[in-house]
Formats: sequence, C-alpha cells, structure tokens
Amino acid sequence: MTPAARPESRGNRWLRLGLETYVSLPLFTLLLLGVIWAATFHFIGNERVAAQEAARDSVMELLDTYEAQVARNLNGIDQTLKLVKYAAERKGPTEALPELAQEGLLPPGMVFAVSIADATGRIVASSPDAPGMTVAGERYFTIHRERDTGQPFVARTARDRGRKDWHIHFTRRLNGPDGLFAGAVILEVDPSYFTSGYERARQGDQGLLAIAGSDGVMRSVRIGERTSWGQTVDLAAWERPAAQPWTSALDGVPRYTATRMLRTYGLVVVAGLAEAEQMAPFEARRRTHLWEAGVASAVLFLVIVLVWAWSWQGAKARRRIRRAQETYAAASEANLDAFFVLRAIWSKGAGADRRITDFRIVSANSRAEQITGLAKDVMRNNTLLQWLPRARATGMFDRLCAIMAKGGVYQEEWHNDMPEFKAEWMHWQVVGVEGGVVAILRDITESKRDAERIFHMAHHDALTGLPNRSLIGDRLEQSILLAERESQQVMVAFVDLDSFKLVNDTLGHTAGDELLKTVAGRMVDCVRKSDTVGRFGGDEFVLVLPQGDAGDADRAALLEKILAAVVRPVLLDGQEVQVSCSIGAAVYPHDGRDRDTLMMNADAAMYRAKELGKNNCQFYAQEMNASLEEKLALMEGLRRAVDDKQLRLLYQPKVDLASGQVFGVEALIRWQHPERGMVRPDLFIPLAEESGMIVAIGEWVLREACRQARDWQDAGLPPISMSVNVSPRQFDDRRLVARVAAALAEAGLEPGWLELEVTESLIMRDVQQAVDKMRELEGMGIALSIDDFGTGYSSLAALKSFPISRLKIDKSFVRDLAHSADDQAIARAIISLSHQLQMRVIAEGVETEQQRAFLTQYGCDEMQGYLFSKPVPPEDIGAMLARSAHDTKG
Ligand SMILES: Nc1nc2c(ncn2[C@@H]2O[C@H](COP(=O)(O)O[C@H]3[C@@H](O)[C@H](n4cnc5c(=O)[nH]c(N)nc54)O[C@@H]3COP(=O)(O)O)[C@@H](O)[C@H]2O)c(=O)[nH]1
Repeated sequence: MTPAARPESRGNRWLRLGLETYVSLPLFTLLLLGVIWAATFHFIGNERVAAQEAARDSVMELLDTYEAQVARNLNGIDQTLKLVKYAAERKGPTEALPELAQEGLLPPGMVFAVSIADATGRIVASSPDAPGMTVAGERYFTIHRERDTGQPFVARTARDRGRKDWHIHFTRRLNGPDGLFAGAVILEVDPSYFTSGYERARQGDQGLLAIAGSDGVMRSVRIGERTSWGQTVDLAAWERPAAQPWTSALDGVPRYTATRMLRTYGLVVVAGLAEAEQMAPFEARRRTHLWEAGVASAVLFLVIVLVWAWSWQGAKARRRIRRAQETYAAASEANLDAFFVLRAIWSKGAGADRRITDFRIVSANSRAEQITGLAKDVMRNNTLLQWLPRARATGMFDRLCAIMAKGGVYQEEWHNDMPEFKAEWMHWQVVGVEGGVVAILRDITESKRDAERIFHMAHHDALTGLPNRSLIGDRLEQSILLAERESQQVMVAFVDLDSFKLVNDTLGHTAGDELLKTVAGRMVDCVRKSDTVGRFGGDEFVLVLPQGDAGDADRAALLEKILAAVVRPVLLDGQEVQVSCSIGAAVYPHDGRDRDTLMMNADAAMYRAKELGKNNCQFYAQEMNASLEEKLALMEGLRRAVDDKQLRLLYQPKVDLASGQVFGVEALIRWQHPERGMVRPDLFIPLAEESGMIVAIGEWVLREACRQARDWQDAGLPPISMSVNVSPRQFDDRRLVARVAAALAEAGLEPGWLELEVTESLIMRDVQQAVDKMRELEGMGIALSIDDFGTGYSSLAALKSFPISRLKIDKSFVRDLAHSADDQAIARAIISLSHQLQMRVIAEGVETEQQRAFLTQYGCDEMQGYLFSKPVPPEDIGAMLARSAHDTKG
C-alpha cells in the first residue's frame, strides 16, 4: 500500500478537521461573540452600579439640602411663635399682635396665619383676622393646657373652622404672670410651604419631598407637581438606608428614599428620587450598548457566514480531491490495470519556443511493476524517453503531447513491439490532466488470443480447418462485389459426398472424420490459393471460385478434376475406402446476381447431380428450380396460417446447471399445416423472413408467448423467463419496441420475465443501430441474449457495448463435445469470454450426460436440450412447473 493509501489515524483526523477553516471559524466566531457579549454585560453591570451609586448620592444630597431648608423654615416659624408668645405674655394677647404687625415682625399673612387663643381656647387675636374662632377642642390646645413642655408643638395638617384652607398648625403654650396656662400661640402654615423647594429639573416628575410627624402622619408630601397630606405611613419602614430602591404605599413608585429626624419638632423629613427617572440615562446607555453589541454581532455573523461558506466550498473541493486521490491510490493498487502518472518536462524559453521535451514518471502502481518488470522507485527516477528510447520513433511521445494539449481521453488497442513491456497486446487509455497525462495499460493478450481463436473457430470448420458456412457466405459476397466491379464471373459449387453415411455407420465417426479431412485436402489441392474451399456441415462442401473470363469448358474441367480427386481411394484403419461426390454449380452473373440465389441454385444443381446417379457434376439450369413452385405454395399457405390459427408454440425448458431448476423456456414455433401436418420452422421461417411475413408472425409469437407466461403465473406457478426468437427482419422493424410493449401490456406481463434472443450475425450487420435498439428494449426492463453464439463474427469491442445478459453456445459446438477437442476448446472459450463480459452462458442442444458433465465442469451456467426435455406443448410445461413447485414446498 502506498503512503497515500494508508488509513489516517484518529488523532490526525481530528487535528486536520480542527485546522479546517470551516470547523475552526464557527468555533472562533462563537468565542468572539461570547467575548463581545460578556464584555457588553460586564460594562452594563458596571454602569448600572455607578448609576445606582449616583442615585443614592443624589438622594442623600437632596435629603441634606431639604433637611437644611426645612430646619431653617421650622426655626423661622418657632422664632415667630416665641416672639408672639413673648409679646403676648408681656402685653396681653390683644395688643401683642397689632404691635408686632406694626413693627413688621410678623410673617406675611399670605403664607402664615398667627392666632392667639386665651385659656378657654377662644381666639382673641389673629392675623389675618379670624374672630370668634375657638380651638378649645384641638389636640394641641389640650396638650399645652395640660403641661408646659417648653417645646413647640406641630399638629396634623387640618382645616380650622374659621378658615377653609388646610394648614399645619405650629403652637406654643402661653403662660400667665403666675406661670399658669394662659392660652396658646398658633401659627398656621400652608403645607406646600415645606415642599416648595421641589426642583423639577433635579428631582424629576416623580421625586418626593415630605415631612411627617413622629406619629407617622404626613404633614406635607410633594410628588412632582402634586402636594398632599394626611396619609399615615410606617415611618420605621421609611427610615431605611437608601441603598435599594423602595416602593412605598403612597403611589407604588419605586424610589431611592432617605429620611432624617428633626427631634426638636418631632418631625421626619423625607427625600425620594424615582428609580425609573434616576436610572433613565443608564437605561438609555444600556439600550445603546446592547444595540451596538447586537449590530456588531450581526455584522460579525454575516462576515463569518460568508467566509465560512467560502471556506466550506474550499474544504469540499479539498475533500473531493483528497477522496479522489485516496480512491485513485486504492483503485490503482487494487486494479488489474497498470497506472502511470506522467508529468511533462518543459524546455526553457517562452511562447512558441517552449515545448515538452520529455515526461517524468511521477507514480506507478504494483501492476505497472509487473507489466514492466521495473520497481516503482526505478520508474520514478526515470523519464519516459530514458525508459522507452523508441517512444519518439513510434510516435508515442508525440501522441502523449497532443493528448495533454487537447485534454480528454484517448484509447486504442496496441500490438506491442517494445521489449520494455511484458505483454504482446495492450489496451492503453491516456487521459490528459493538468501538467501531464495518466496512462492506464491493460494486458489484453489473453482476451485477444481468445477472440482470435473464437473468430477463427467461428469461421472455420473445426474438423477440416476449412472456412465454415458464414465465412463461405462472406467470401462469396466479396467475390460477387469484385466480379461486379471487374465484369467477371464467380462459380459456386456445392459438393456432397455420395454414400458418406455408409462409411460413418460402418467404420465409425473417427473414420468418417478422417475421410472428410482427406477429401477436403484433395479439393484444396485442386484449386488456386485465391479460391475458397469450405465445409458447409456434414459431408457438404462449397467452393467459391472467382472465374475471371473462363468459359464453360474450363469450369467443367475443374469440376471433373475435383470429381477425380475425391473418388481416389482413401486408406482408413488399414482399409481402402472409395467415395464419390455429386457437384452442382451455379455461375455469377448468369445463374444469379446475389449470394443466396447462387447458393440456392448451386444446391438445386447438386440435387440434380445426385438424381442423375451421383459421381457427376451439373451446372444449374432453370428447370431445376421446379421446387420454386413448392416454395411459392408454402408462402401462399403461410399467408393464411396466422388468420386460420394454424400456428402453435412449443416451449423448451431452460435449466440452471448448478441447481437443476427450470428457470425459463424458449418459445419455438410450429406450423400445423392442414395437408402437410406439422411443418418445422427451418422450412417456413426463412420463407417468412424472405417475404416479410415474419413481422406479423413474430408479433403473433410475442403476444402468444407473453399471454402464456402470464397464464402460468395466474395459475399460481412459479414465474419463469420466456425467451422469444427475433429474426433479422423483425429486428429491423421500426415498430418492434412498440409491438413488444403492446404484447407485454396486453398480457399484463412484467417486462423482466421476457427475454429476446437475437442471432450474432443479426446484430453485427449494423452494430450502432443494434446497440440503440437493444438499449431501448433494455430500458424497458427486457433481457437480451445472443443466440447461436460462435457461428457468426463478433467483434470483442462490439460485444462489450451490447446490453446483453446471456450468450447461447450454438448446438453445433455442443453436438460433438465429447469427442471433438476443437468443440471443447470453443465451448471453454465462449464460457470464459461470457464470464469476462459479465454475462451468463447457456448451452443449447445438450443431449447427453457427457455433454452436461463437460459444461458443468467448465463453469457453463445453464443448459437447454433434449437431455432435459424436447420442446413441448404449454400443458406439459405447466405440469413440470407445478411438480417443481410442489417438490419445493414438500
Ligand atoms: N424467428 C423465429 N425463429 C424461430 C421461432 N421458433 C423457432 N425458430 C427458429 O427456427 C429454428 C429451428 O427451430 P426448432 O426446429 O424449433 O429447433 C429448436 C430446438 O428444437 C432445437 N433443439 C433444442 N434442443 C435440442 C437438442 O438437444 N438437440 C437438437 N438436435 N436440437 C435441439 O434447437 C432449436 C432451437 O434453436 P435456437 O433458437 O437457436 O435456440 C431455430 O433457429 C429457431 O431459432 C420463432 O418463433 N421465431
């Protein structure tokens, strides 16, 4: 494992994650926001304390001022009381007041009212005038009458009978010359006099100034603009330190409050500042601070979100790159392909002068070591040209430069002649990347050889090594094309051995095979290298002989030569055997202008030769085609077969080789002819194909097969796959996909249960068109398989591009599996190829246990053939599936 691919330790992972901006940034942001808000709240807290301190100081200062003012007022009032008392005791109450007034020693009547009551409580003098009034019932009068305290008395705020306004009554006792009670001096003061010092600018709208008696009754209270009195309060509660705001019952407003006792008068002065007003500037500042912190946080958050999004994108890109690198490292190590990363080395200079001089090998995987035989380190110390000096001469270097310049992907198969690589055939894929290229090399020698082997096997007869039916067809077509261009002729000769079956039956297959090989060799010896001698199957051979401008005599001479060569005795198992042959020949362009006509006519001529007693050759003549009439009659009958319901489907089971379970059936058509009985498809399918009737017949087969599959499912039988053969003309039909969809819909069958079998030669005619159509069908969920695999020519590359899920080994390769080494090799090669292409492989025509054993041994997945069952009517399949379902349940 390379260091890049080593798993990262948990610690490192956390550290890397922590260093990633997209992780650390939010953490840092949280920290920063924490700091901002902690600092804000700390600052606000400090300011609150300072504001509270200031409020407390203010209230104490106010109290000091207020106390001084009240004390001054009270002293003034008491001086007046003392003065009036003095004058009244000296001169008598009636004269004292006018004299004092005259002397200007009385306070202004606007604010103060001075009265003197005699010992009975009757007002005897007053300023302003209040005659006839009595205070005998007043508490202050009673107190003064009862004892002489020598102290002034402050009564509650009250209204006299003679005056409407409310006043605080300040009184002193009057003594007669005998020292006995002689009445009282009364000074009435407007309650607001004591709170007139209220300054709105300093004390606000809800500041409080008050004086209360020691009895707890308010003499005067001013809150803002309103003055009141008479409320009873709990003075003990008021006499609290101003530390905390306090809510009195007076108006429910919390205030910083302070009180002080004026003992001489038995009064308490109270000053209060409303908390809300005192703290208002602080609250405003607090809101400002919070707003500032909020705005700062929002801006910070916004900036961080933007930076975070940017860094997250960056991290995502880095993560993608890292994963890609890890995946690349892991994949390249685990891969069966060799990887080379090459970085371009540039020449010095600029602009057009600057060019790539070489490539440095930056990295390579273990597979690269195997394919080159060089250690990775050695490769890494090399440049491309040091390592592969021929790279420039072979054009490889220039191609790499071009790919790097253009970008994209370039790939090709390459027959290697460089000793530095230990593979004969390679597939190389080069991807242009930033600063260099990545080259991916795969050793395809084995699959190339397989493909070549398959190609050869598929086009040659395994026994004689001669071209087989498909190659003969191709060669004939090529020869016709050439002859057409050059205005020449081509002779096709069908050669059939006479009495070959007799040799086979009496001397055995091996002797029969030997005879075929000998005869084949002799025929090859009779013709030129450019001619084709092929084996059509069994004891049938076909010769394709481009004739130039040869005449009938030349042709007859050549065929006579072949007759003579074949008839020569052959030594088989020490026994001399002699077989003759019958030859039928047709010549292009005279006897036919296309491959099929020529073949058909040569075949007819060969039959004619047989009829004439064998060991002779016949050239085609029109009358030989009397059988054409029969063909036309069949065609005519076939036209009515669909409408007259003469067609039937038989079903042949397909079996899983490992489990022995039936997993599907192939639908095989039969024609129940009213006169001829059961006609096999080999006879009428080619006619249907030729006439185009196959499209209608094929559609009937599709619909009938889908319906039958659905019927089995509805009968509760285990669902199985239904394979239907599709012929070339049917496949070319533009509406094939629609017809298939309609058949499925009509039957209500899931597409996954339908498989279409197409032949190899069909799809190879036009690979791109076939791929497109197959992809359409695959897209619907339908499975596709290649029938008769091995009999046509399949390009490996094309095979890879088909959406095929199954290859069917043609029965011609299965028939002689037990004896023929060639057929065994073909079967093994097809099995291995299928598996390499991730396809399943099924063998058809399995008739014996040996064949099954061989196929199982070499990993074939499935089989179909008489060994398990012949094609049977639908009821038999139903019974077979019902049995299997029952056995499974049991
Ligand atoms: N386009 C369509 N072609 C069809 C349809 N139905 C049949 N066909 C094609 O006709 C060819 C001959 O078919 P058939 O005579 O039915 O022969 C099939 C089997 O009966 C036969 N087979 C199966 N097992 C064995 C065996 O063990 N030995 C043996 N000698 N023959 C056996 O093989 C034929 C199946 O061939 P394939 O389709 O290649 O799987 C034949 O080419 C059919 O495709 C049709 O509806 N449409």
